Amino acid sequence: MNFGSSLPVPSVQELAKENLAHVPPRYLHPHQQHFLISHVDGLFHGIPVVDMQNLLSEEAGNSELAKLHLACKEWGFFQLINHELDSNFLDKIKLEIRDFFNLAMSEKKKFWQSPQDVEGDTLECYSEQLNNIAMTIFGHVAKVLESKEIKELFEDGTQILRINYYPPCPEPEKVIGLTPHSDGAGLTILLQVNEVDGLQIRKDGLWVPVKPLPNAFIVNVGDVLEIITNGVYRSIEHRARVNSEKERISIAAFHSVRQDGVIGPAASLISEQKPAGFKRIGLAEYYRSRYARKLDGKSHLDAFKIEHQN
Ligand SMILES: O=C(O)CCC(=O)C(=O)O
Ligand SMILES: [Fe+2]
Repeated sequence: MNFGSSLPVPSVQELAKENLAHVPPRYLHPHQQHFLISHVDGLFHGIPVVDMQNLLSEEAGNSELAKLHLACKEWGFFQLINHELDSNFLDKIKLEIRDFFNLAMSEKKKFWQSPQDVEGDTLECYSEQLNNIAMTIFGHVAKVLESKEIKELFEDGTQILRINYYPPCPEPEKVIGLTPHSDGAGLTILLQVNEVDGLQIRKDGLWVPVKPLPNAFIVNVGDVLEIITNGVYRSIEHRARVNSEKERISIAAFHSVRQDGVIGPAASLISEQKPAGFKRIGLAEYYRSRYARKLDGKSHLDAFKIEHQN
């Protein structure tokens, strides 16, 4: 797999090296919502945790499936633990990504000019393994929603890996690392590459910080899964914050339907009581429409909604 041309290495990384005392005006983000965060003692228990071993086991399978269902329905986010990806392998991938960002700018430019594999084997293997995990989750979602169609729709689906780099910032409260958005794909599987937190999700009007357990993946429902489940599962807005001390790196894998697939509510999840809430649209057109818009919360999904009276 070739990541040479798609690794985003924003010049903010170079900017951060200049140790500026203030954020240059073009990066200021004045209208952030500061009505943070629910880590008021006793209230904040974090996002749900799903154990993949349990999900696959005979004895614990059903209760873990119920947890998965609740997490997707009520939170749109969960941490996945015991996912069988070896911690040595995860350490390797984290190291390679960090090494890449530590290269001098001139070295990085070589990757842009003549795309070549950045430790392609490791990333290739990572993306394959994540595909398996995504398919396992889609399989279980299909089971709990009693809709075989869901699993079929994601078979031979598309996957995009994106590496996010957030430099340390002298005035973190004045900027945003990644603006509030929901993800466009069906399912996102995110790995925090260095142990620096920053992801926050919107829950009941508050921004809830996510603190990953060691080697856990953060998994979230994207817009495509909201459409396909006819709104039973909701994609949730999230954002990433930066801090003044340390850079932050994450790698997100976005899993969606086949390239020639059509996205629309699964027939088995449409009924007289719950008519289709979204139009049907081909994946290519869906992404064309998405990329034509600014990243802005969940506004992208509105374009595909069907309003019903009553
Ligand atoms: O870096 C993070 O924690 C979040 C990244 C994210 O939301 C994305 O890549 O869509
Ligand atoms: Fe995201």
